[in-house]
Amino acid sequence: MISLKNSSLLKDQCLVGGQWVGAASGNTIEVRNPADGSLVGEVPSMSREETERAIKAAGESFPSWSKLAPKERSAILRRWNDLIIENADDLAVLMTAEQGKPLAEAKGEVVYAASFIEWFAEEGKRTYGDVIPSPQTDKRFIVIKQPVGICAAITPWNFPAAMITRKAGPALAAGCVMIVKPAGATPLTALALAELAVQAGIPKGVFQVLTGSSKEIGGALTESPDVRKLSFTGSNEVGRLLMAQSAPTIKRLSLELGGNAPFLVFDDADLEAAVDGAIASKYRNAGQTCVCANRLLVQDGIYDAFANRLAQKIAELRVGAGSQEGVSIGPLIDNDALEKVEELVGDATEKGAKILLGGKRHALGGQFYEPTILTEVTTTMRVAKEEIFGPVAPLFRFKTEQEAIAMANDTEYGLASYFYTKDSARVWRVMEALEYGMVGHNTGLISNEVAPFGGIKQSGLGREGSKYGIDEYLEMKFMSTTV
Ligand SMILES: NC(=O)c1ccc[n+]([C@@H]2O[C@H](COP(=O)([O-])OP(=O)(O)OC[C@H]3O[C@@H](n4cnc5c(N)ncnc54)[C@H](O)[C@@H]3O)[C@@H](O)[C@H]2O)c1
Ligand SMILES: O=C[C@H](O)CS(=O)(=O)O
Repeated sequence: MISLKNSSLLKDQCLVGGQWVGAASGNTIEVRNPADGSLVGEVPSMSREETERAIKAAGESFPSWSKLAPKERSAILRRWNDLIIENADDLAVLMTAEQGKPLAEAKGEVVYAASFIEWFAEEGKRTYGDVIPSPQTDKRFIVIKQPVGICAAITPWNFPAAMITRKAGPALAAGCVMIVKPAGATPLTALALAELAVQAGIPKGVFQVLTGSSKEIGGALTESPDVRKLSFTGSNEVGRLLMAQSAPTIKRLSLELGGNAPFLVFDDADLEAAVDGAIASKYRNAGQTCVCANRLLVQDGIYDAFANRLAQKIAELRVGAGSQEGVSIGPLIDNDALEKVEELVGDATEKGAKILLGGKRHALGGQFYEPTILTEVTTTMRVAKEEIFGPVAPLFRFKTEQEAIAMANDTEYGLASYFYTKDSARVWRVMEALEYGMVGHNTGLISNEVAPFGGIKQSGLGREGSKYGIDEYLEMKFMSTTV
């Protein structure tokens, strides 16, 4: 078991209606460390019954929370932000233990997660409406914005803190209340955030976290007409299912789904910068992020130099348990993820790809996989179409800018994209031609709380973060009055 400085953060119960409770069934779910399979903790295996209790408690808390002055909600959220930062070391230890990412990355995620609370504590004070000049002299037109109401959030395992606060921050700042169902693999970080929410003074029923059966909890949340919004981050398969389940009650939806990010390197790119950007984008969280470079499209003239320099630098990356000093690449989240990566590498090599580096399970065994570079990859291979979600960099060749754009856009996804060039005219042509919600030029890292995060095509609906993110939790009301 792990040891924390603040022992109150290691929870084995869920926060429902302001109470820390177990499952009605008494059943629990084990949380195990992906680095060595050791037991990290146990959480309740909750179901419909507890979810319905949480929806009721949310409904009871919404009137008073939504009627607080925005400045009062802001002060409480600011305290939550401050407590998350004060407890960042413990939260990072907890995250690494249940998710596997290196401790430094986990600490970075905790700070990133807190930034959404800090940002929306301020944005909640600026939910401005409109006064519209009326076409009739005896009428006055105004528009106000009001909170959506009871919101549900279902979140993934790869960013156990940030994917929660990126939803709860704007929701609570807007005056909504939220029920969170975290991923089964990483519930402890979510429950620790709930503990800090209580300590910050977030009233009972305003922020609740339920762990347990995804189908049962998700089913109760999507079927309830009282839940007016669902914000989901996860796979396209589950996103489509939840969208369909939400249709009968016409819920507001935010969907942050999968990606297949192209990473274009033109002949005129700064080679070192492009290699460093590729590593930052591709190998963060062992490649388990939705915005990872999934396809590296490299122009013919720079291809060999880029591939060799990339291999030199990746060979220096250390693989191991995220809790170990100096480790850059932790384990994959589970055995299914490991087998999926193996399948994709096998498919590529069977169809002619070459292994420049890695290409197999790491000698450490377990869920560790070698950082890998595939060359001479073609669009006939599964890695061209599927999200790899592992430390594998497939290198494709292109000759012209037009060919690069066509290859980059040849996917159902449209989340993140990246390109390296020093040609200023090309910057505008490529940025405008890429069919993605987000584009990075001469950088491999774009995510930030002040910028709109989200995708087009089948990568989702809506935006999180930025001045736009709070609109996902507001309803617009028009009033015409006769004077
Ligand atoms: N766009 C983004 O911001 C973003 C961020 C992180 C992850 N992702 C995507 O998420 C995927 C990886 O995360 P994952 O494995 O946790 O995804 P997942 O879809 O398997 O699970 C996401 C969440 O949905 C829950 N869930 C699963 N089946 C459900 C059901 N039938 N009803 C209700 N809830 C259900 C899971 O328990 C988890 O909490 C990747 O595709 C990745 O690209 C996207
Ligand atoms: O998996 C994708 C998340 O959104 C991670 S981040 O926002 O890019 O850090």
